[in-house]
Amino acid sequence: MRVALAQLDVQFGNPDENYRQVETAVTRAAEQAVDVIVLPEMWNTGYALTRLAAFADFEGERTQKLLSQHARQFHVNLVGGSVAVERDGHYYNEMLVINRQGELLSRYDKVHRFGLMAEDRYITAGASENVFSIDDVPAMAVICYDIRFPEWLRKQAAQGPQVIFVAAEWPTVRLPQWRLLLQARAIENQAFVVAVNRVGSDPDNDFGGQSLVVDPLGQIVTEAGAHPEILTANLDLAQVKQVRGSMPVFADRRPELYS
Ligand SMILES: NC(=O)CCC(=O)C(=O)O
Repeated sequence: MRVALAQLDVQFGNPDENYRQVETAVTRAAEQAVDVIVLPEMWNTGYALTRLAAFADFEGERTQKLLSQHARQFHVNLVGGSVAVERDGHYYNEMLVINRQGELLSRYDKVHRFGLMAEDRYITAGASENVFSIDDVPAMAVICYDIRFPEWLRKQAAQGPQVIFVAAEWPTVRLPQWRLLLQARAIENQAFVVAVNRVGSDPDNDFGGQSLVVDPLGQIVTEAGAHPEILTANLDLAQVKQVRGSMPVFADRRPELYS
């Protein structure tokens, strides 16, 4: 599986510019013959949470239309990061996963709201899992702060995903934790982690990128810098089988003690 991580400079409260930027990034990434393109968190509005009434994507329609069109045009799978969506009078931090045919594979609302960035005041939390298959490869995806909850990822990883996708807006100040948390999630779940962060700034935070791919042993396969870029990597999925075969962590679990 060849993946592209679209590390973008999300423009605060400027959906039109952000949709344009995503179109360009997907087009550029698709030129590199990838199977999956991954986008960052809240890429339509950034964390302009006080202006969601004006800027959130109503029922995710604009986002789904754009991503589906591009998925079909370039015959590529899209893990659509996340966008601010309005539905039933509530706002969600929502991910859409679209296959090469432009069909919606999965819709996921961020489960753990990040109080330090005021999500608890403006965003409604999701409660559903996000496990799907991309080109018959079992996969799952979570959003940013969700990675601090290993029990949430484990519950889904126990269903067999070989790749864990992560979409984030993770501030520079905590990037050392970002890297360690992602390496830990990869090791404990014996899966690849493909994690996309944004770059640039908003009124409250700087974002330092460092999007990265981690292998099932926790080794960093590739890592971006602090500027916009399209980072690509080949995931050798045979490695997942090999690692799980040599140390059967999932079979050795004692869920009766801790579930
Ligand atoms: N957007 C987020 O969920 C940020 C999470 C974060 O920064 C953290 O330290 O956790």
